[in-house]
Amino acid sequence: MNVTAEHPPKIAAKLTPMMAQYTRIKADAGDALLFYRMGDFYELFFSDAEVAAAALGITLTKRGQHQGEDIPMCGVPVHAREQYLAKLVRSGFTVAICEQTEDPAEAKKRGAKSVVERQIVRLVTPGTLTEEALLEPSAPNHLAALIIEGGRAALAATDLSTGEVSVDEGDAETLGHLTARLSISELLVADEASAPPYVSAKITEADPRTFTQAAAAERIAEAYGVSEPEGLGLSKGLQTRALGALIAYLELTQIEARPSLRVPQVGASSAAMAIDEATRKSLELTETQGGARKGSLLHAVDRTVSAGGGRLLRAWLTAPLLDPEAIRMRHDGVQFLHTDPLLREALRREMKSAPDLARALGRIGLGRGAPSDLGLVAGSLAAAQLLAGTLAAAGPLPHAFGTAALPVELAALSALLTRALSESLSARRGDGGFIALGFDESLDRARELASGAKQTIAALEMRYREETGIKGLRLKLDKAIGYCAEVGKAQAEKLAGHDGFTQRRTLTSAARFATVELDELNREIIAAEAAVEAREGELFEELTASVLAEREPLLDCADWLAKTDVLAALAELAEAENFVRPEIDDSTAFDISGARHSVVEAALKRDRQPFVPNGCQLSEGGETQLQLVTGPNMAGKSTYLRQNALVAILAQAGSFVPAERAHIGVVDRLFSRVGASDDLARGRSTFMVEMVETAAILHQATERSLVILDEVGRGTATYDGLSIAWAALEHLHTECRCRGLFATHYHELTRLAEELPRLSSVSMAVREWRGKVVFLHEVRPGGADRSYGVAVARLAGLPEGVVARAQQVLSLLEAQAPVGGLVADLPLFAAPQAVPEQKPEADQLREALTALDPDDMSPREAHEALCKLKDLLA
Ligand SMILES: Nc1ncnc2c1ncn2[C@@H]1O[C@H](COP(=O)(O)OP(=O)(O)OP(=O)(O)O)[C@@H](O)[C@H]1O
Repeated sequence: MNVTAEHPPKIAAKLTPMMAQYTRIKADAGDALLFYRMGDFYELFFSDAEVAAAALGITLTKRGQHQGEDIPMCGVPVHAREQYLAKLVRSGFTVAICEQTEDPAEAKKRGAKSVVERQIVRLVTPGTLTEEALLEPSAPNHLAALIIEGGRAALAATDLSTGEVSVDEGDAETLGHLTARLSISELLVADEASAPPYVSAKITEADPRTFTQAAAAERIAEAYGVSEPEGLGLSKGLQTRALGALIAYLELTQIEARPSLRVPQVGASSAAMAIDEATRKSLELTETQGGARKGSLLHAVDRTVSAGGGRLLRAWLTAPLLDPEAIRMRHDGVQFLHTDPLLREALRREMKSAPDLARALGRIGLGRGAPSDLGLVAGSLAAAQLLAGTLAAAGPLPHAFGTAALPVELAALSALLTRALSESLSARRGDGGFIALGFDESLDRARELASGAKQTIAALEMRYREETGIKGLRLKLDKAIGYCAEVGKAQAEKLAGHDGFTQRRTLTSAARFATVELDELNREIIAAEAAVEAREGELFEELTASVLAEREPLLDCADWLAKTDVLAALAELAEAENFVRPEIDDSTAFDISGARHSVVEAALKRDRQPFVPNGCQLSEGGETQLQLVTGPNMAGKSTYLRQNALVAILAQAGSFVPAERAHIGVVDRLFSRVGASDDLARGRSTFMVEMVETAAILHQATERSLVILDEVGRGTATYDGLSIAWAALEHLHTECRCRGLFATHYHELTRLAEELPRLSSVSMAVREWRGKVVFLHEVRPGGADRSYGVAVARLAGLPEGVVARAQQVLSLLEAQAPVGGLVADLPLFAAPQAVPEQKPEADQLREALTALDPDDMSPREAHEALCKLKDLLA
C-alpha cells in the first residue's frame, strides 16, 4: 500500500518563523509523514496530523492558526517513538524523522525569536527498519531492488539490520523463485507497473536514474571502495544496476548514516532449489496460508536458541542446496552433534546466553548504537569464546563448523570491552554511566569532581541549618538556577534576613535562595558533569570505532555462532522427533520409507492420535516416476503429497528427515499446487489461478524437478477438468519426465497408469464398517474404486435426509455410467496427432456468410439466407 499524506498549506501568508521552517522541511519530506522534533515530542501538523492521529488512535489537537484557521496537530513522545513508528510503517506510511540539530542555547544567541536548526535525519520505511523493537528477532527484514529488461531480471537485496547483501540474476520467467526466497518487506522498482503482481512487499517507486549503469557503478564504488563493480563479482548490466539503485535508496533514506554493507553474495539463488511463491505458500514453509508462523514447517522444526540461529535456519529452509557435497557437509555437522548429546547440550546451554551480535553491529554501524549494543558485542564474544573452547575440546570437527577458534583481534576487542564497560548499560543512545570505574583516568577524575561537589552540598546543608537555625532548610536542585536553599513560605522572611541569602524564586509553598558559595558550587558541578559527559561521549566513539574496525571478523563470528546453533538445533530435532540422515546424490532417486508430515504429526500428537507413516518410491528411468494418488476425501492425500515435498526440502536444507530411510537425488525445482485458492484481489478465479500455476509447472519442470499436484482441474466442469488433468499428466510423464505426485478424484485417470510406463497408481486405504467409512491413512498400490464422498459428507454432519437423497442420486448415476467410467469408450490413448482433423461447422458457417452480400439482398432474400445459416448449425 502506498499511502500518501496530502498536505494542504500553500503558505505564502505570514508564518511564524517556526512554521516557516516546518513548511520548508515538510516540502523536502514529500509524501512521508513528518515527525518534527520539539523538545521531548515529535509533533505532526496539518494533514499529517490528521492522518497520523487516525492511524495511531491518538488525540488530534491544534496549535496556533494559519490563514485564520486552526492548525491541526498531534504529537508522540520521543521515548515512545518506536511503538508509533511500528504502527505507521506497518500501515504503509513512510515517516521522515526531523531532529533538532543544534543546541537551543545556541539558537537563543541569534536572538529571542530565532528557531532551533532542524533537519530530516532519516526516512523510516518498511525495508529500512533497524530498531530491535520494530523487528522480529528470528526473521530477516529485506529491502530489495528489482530490474527487468530484455527477458532477464536482477534482484539486489539487503537486510539493513545485519548488513547482509545478495544479488541474483535470472530469466524474467523464473523471477518468482528469486523474490520468493527472500520474503521481502519493501521492493524498489523504477516503475510501479513493472512490479510482479505476486510480491506482497510494499512497492516503492525509486528514482529511475538510480537504475542507470553509470549512476549505479558510482554508488557501488563509493559504498564498497572498489573501482569497478566487477571487483565484487558483479556482472555489468542488470546486477550492477539493481545493487546501485538499492544503495542509492539507502543513501536517500538513511541520510547521513552510511550503512556498512557486507560484500554481496552473488548468484546464491542459482545454488539453491528453486521454489516459487505459490509452492512456498502451499507447503506452508515459513508461515501458514493464514499468515501465522505456528503451523508452518519452520515452526515445527525450529529448535534454535538464538535469534541469529533462528534467522539462519529460516534461510536454510527457504533455500535448500543443490550441491550434494555441500548438503552432506551440513548432514555431517548435524550427525556429529546427534551422536554426542552431552556436547550438544553444552553448546545449546552456552548459546542461549549469546546476544544478537549481527543486529547490534548493524545498529552500531548505522550510528544508532547505544551503550547496551557495546554490551551485546562483549556478551557475544564471551559466549563465542566459551563455545569455541567447548568445541575445541570435542576433538576434530566436521567441516560444517568452520574454524572454531576466535581470531586474535577479536580476543583483544573482547578484553577491551570487558575492561571498559560497567554493569549498567542503557539502551538509549547518549546515556552515560556505561564506562567501568578504573578504565579511564580522566573520566574517573571528572566523576570524582562531580560527586565531590555533591558531597560538599550535603555538608553545606548541615552548616546552613545550624547557622540559620531553620531546621527545614534543604538544598535542592532547581532546573533553572541549580542547587539552592529551599525553605517553607513561613520561613522565607527569616532566611532573607540572613546575610548572603538572596531570594531567587517563590513557589506556592516554598521559597528558594541562592548564596555565593552555592553559585560557585553550581558552576563546579556543571563543569564537572559536562566533563564527564564529554569524556563519556569520546569513549563511546572510541569503543564503537574499535568495534567497527573488526566488523568483518565480528560478522564472521556472528555467522559462526548462528551456524553452530542451527547444527545443534537440527541434531536436537533429529533426536527428539526421530529423524534420520538422508542419502543425497546426483541421481534422480526418490526412495523414501516410513515418512511423516512433521506438522500434521505434531497436531495429531496433541490429540494423542498416531500418525501413519508412508513410503514413496519415484525415479526417472525406474518403474515409477509419477504416482497417481486416489482415495476418498479426508483420507490423507494432501498430507502424503506434502510430506514428500517437505522431506526433500528438509534433506537438501541440511536437516535429517522425518522418515525411516530416505535416498534422494537432488531436486532442482520443486513445484507444489495443493488446493489453489481464489485470488479475487487480482481478479482471478480459483480455476484461473490453478491454470496459470499449472501452466508454469508444465513449462518449467525438468527431469530433476519434483512436482506435487493436488486435484488439478477440479475447479471446472467434470469433462473439462478431467481432460485437463489427463493431458497435464501425459505432459509431465512424457515431456517433463520429472518426478511427481498427482492426487485426483477422477478415478478414470487410473486408466492412464495402465498405458504410461512410468506412471503408477496408489490409493489411500479405507475400510467400511457398519456403513461408515474408516480412514486408515495408508498408501497402497492400485487405484481407489470409490470416492466415499457421500460417506464423508455424512461424517461432516450433512442432514440425514440430504445424505440419503445423495446416495440415491449417486446410485442412479453409477447405474447409467459406462463401464469403466466417463472415459471408457473414448479413443484417448491414441497418439495426439491421430486425433482426426474435423472441419468445424464454424468454418462452413464462415464460408456461407462470406458468400453473402447484404447490400445486394432484398429483405425476403435476407430472411431466407438467415434460415439457411441456421440450418447449417443444426
Ligand atoms: N498419515 C496419516 N496418519 C494419520 N492421520 C492422517 C494421515 N494423513 C492425514 N491424516 C489426517 O487426515 C486429515 C485429512 O488429511 P488430508 O487433508 O491429507 O486428506 P485429503 O485426502 O487430502 O482430503 P481432501 O481430498 O478432502 O482434500 C488430516 O488433517 C489428518 O488429521
